Amino acid sequence: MGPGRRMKKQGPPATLEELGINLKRKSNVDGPKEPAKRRRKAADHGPKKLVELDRTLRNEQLPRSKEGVSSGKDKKNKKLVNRDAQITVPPALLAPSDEEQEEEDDIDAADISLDEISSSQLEDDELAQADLDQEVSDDSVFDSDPDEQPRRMFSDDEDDSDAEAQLTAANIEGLSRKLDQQQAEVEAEAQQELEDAALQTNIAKDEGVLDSVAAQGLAPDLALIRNRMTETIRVLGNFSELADKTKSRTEYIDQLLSDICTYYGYTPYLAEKLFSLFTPAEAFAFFEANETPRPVVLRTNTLRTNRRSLAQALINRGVVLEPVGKWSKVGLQVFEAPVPLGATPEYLAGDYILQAASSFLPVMALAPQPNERILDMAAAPGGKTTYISALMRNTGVVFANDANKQRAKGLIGNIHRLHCKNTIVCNYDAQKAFPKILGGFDRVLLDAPCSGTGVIGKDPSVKTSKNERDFLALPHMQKQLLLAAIDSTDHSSKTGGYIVYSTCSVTVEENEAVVQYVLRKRPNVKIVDTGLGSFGSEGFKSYMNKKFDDKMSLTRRYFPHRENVDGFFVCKLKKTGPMPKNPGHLDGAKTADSTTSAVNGEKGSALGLEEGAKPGDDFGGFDDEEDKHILERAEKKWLKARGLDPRVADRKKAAGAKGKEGKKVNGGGKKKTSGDKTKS
Ligand SMILES: C[S@@+](CC[C@H](N)C(=O)[O-])C[C@H]1O[C@@H](n2cnc3c(N)ncnc32)[C@H](O)[C@@H]1O
Repeated sequence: MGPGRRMKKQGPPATLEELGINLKRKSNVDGPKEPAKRRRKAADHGPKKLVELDRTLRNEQLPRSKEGVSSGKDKKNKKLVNRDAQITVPPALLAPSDEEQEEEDDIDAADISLDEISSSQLEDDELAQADLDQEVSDDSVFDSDPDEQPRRMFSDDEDDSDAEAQLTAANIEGLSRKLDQQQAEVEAEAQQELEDAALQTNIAKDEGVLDSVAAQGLAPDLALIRNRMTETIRVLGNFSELADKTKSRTEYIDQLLSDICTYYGYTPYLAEKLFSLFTPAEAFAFFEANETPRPVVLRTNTLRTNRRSLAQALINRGVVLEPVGKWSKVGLQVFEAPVPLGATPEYLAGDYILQAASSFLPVMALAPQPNERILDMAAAPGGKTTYISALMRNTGVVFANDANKQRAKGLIGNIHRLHCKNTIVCNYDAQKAFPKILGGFDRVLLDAPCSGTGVIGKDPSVKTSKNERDFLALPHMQKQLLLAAIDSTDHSSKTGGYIVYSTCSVTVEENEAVVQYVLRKRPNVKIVDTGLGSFGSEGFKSYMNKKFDDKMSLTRRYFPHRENVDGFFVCKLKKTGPMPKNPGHLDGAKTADSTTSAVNGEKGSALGLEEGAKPGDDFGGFDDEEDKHILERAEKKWLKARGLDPRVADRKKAAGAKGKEGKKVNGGGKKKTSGDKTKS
């Protein structure tokens, strides 16, 4: 993170109003609309932090700030309060919380069951449900409950340390200065946008302009498209009253999808897939959130240090940071860093790792215990492996596997840097290797390879690179890997018997549908609570007329626009009994590639098709013939998109197959001869 770049606090995102959608008023007809960007920017930066400080000091609940940019009077008050904060509330005087006291006690922490921590503490902390319920985040270090003393930022046994007080105050000062600067920038930008807005026409005129622009083949005016999107969403929110009677709902949705593709740059296929997960208004918020990366977060390596000491060291280097939220005891969110965070002495010494906040969650759900035997099936570059190792206090053993040799090297690097000594790195295709080579694990983490639709903010290439083929091939592989994970788990483990499945994708095909599939294949597993409390949303219990297991609500989904973290899915399974006689994935693994064998039409046990499972059920079984056609079609499209002639590829394939056949025939001929001889 470079100087001058500020990140939004981890917590609930801007409201739809802040995103420029008002379901009640038709603002762009009644008068010039306040530019959405202005509201968003303002919501991203200043007011929230100021509100938190204000609440801490006055020990009272503020009214919600509807507008991102508050009135001048408000701003003045907030700034005053902000400055007062530095004077009147020396952080060293604030009382330590029990939680953070606990964090510092490493040995005790190791003794505590993480299941207990996650289920009781996280819930006690009221996690993000409270965050989601109120616009004012209460996970701030400067926040306090009305009945409680204000809390310190990094509490522990050194309450009276002057040095710490100064450091923390310096941090607040840094934050405050940046907020003032930010506010000034937002105001200037808002002024500019108001001037621009005055030039804008209403939506009816916009449509005419957009049509003529399209007709002339010119680049579309994105501001006008944005206006049309917000207007369409408004209409869809109250269709019976607001819709043009000559237009159907489908027409509105088609228009909106087309605008989303133009405005944000998605392929129609992916735009529709993602759009179908939400209401139109929420889909807009999701696409908006994907336009910016999530906050930079680092995880304290508790094998080396504790969060307070690390924070102090980084504050000394001018880094502005604060704890990521109540749900984590090791995460620090970075607001401002004048030094490269991947090259500080603390980084090189292994005191922390830069890690997306959402990727803490699968490990917290896994809740590894000291002295266990754990498998991390797809481990590179090792963010989760090293967290597992830290939670186990370097006891027991973690097998960190990754099929990609190059990535496995990065994994080894991180393991060394972070001083993990209980880890063995292996480089297998997990579909084939487990449990054949190794099994009987107390816990298995499958952080599966996926389409990455949850991390578009970080990798916008996903918008155009993922096609129909990916959304067939990936779930297929994920199902096989998850079956392997289950079969590698020891159901009779005294401390475990758990499997955690996670992806950084938000599509149902890669998440609930995969879990549903393995539930059918393995009656010896059930979905259990992740222990992540109410942070995140429940997994889908149904989707597009497909019904999933009732317990799917115990799985957790995370979204950039809801929790301000990367999109993620976490499911925890408990293995309740031994492996069934004919585990599907193992038979499939006997062939060179179980996915290929499945696509080539080997049904039955190779696919692990359960009796009664209907082939062609996207959310449980496979229809290999259909898959084959779809894969072929998608491949042709893919080749065409790259300017290649699919017919040439077809001819090459046919020639290859002929060659192979020829060899087979020759080889087979020899065998046949000998066979014939024997026969005769
Ligand atoms: C989402 S990434 C894992 C990230 C990792 N868990 C972390 O936290 O740093 C998925 C990984 O799966 C690996 N992978 C893909 N197919 C695999 C397979 N068949 N067996 C094992 N690993 C595989 C990829 O190389 C990739 O590193």
